[in-house]
Amino acid sequence: MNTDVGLSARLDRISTDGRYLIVPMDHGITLGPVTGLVDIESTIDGITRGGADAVLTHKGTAPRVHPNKNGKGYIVHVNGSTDIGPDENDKRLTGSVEDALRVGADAVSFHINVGSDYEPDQMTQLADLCSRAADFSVPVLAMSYARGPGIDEQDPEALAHAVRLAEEVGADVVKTAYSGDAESFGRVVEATRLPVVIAGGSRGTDRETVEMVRGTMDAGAAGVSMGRSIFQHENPEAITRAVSAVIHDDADVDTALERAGLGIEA
Ligand SMILES: CC(=O)[C@@H](O)[C@H](O)C[C@H](N)C(=O)O
Ligand SMILES: O=CC(=O)COP(=O)(O)O
Repeated sequence: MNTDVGLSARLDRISTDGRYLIVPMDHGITLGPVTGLVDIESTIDGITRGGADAVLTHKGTAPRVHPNKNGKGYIVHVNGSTDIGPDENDKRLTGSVEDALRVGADAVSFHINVGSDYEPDQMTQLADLCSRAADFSVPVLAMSYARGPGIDEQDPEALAHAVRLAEEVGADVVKTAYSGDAESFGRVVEATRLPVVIAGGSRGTDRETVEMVRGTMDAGAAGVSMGRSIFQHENPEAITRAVSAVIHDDADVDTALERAGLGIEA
């Protein structure tokens, strides 16, 4: 049992009954002001009305988050890189636990590319972040990807290694890529006692998005930290509603799409 009341209270602010529907919008550093992030205010309003438990941004956008998040949770991401810089895998620190607390966050998150040239530095930084966050009972979401030369980013064994690393250094929740099917992702989930959530990757059809979420939950995962599939949707509130139906109400794919008013043929 978790006896850290502060940690439990903050985890409850970014989840519902242990299930997580987080929408990360840290891509403004990675990709720039892409669709859905220019008017981030209305995107955040829509996805939090649609059932997101928490949104995630870098600290600088905090003033645009709070007035629009409808009382939901807030996570501050503390490292980044751009897709036009020398190496996107080389994420550098952009903030601290103290920065996150100053701007009203309930949790912090950090991206590590396990298998990249930058893994040693990122692992040390993540371990230090976990120690500092523990001083304040602040949860750490580790975005632990298998990325680097010669690495298959969806290989279940590599993903299992990545999620286990996150537990070993002290994270509270771990996000990784989906391996593509529920059976293989079950092996990733079994590799750690942490709640596991998936990234969505680049946007697919509505059905592909919801099927991925269904497979993730069938594998025993705790939810999603899904960005582009949600915030680049023409109706972020509707797609969030569909994803929420699977995560929070255990809906099947057709029911989730219908309940959200999205075509089941999509
Ligand atoms: C844009 C991507 O490929 C994403 O998977 C990012 O790497 C996710 C990440 N947190 C980021 O935006 O840096
Ligand atoms: O921070 C980024 C993520 O957590 C994943 O974003 P995606 O757009 O769903 O891959």
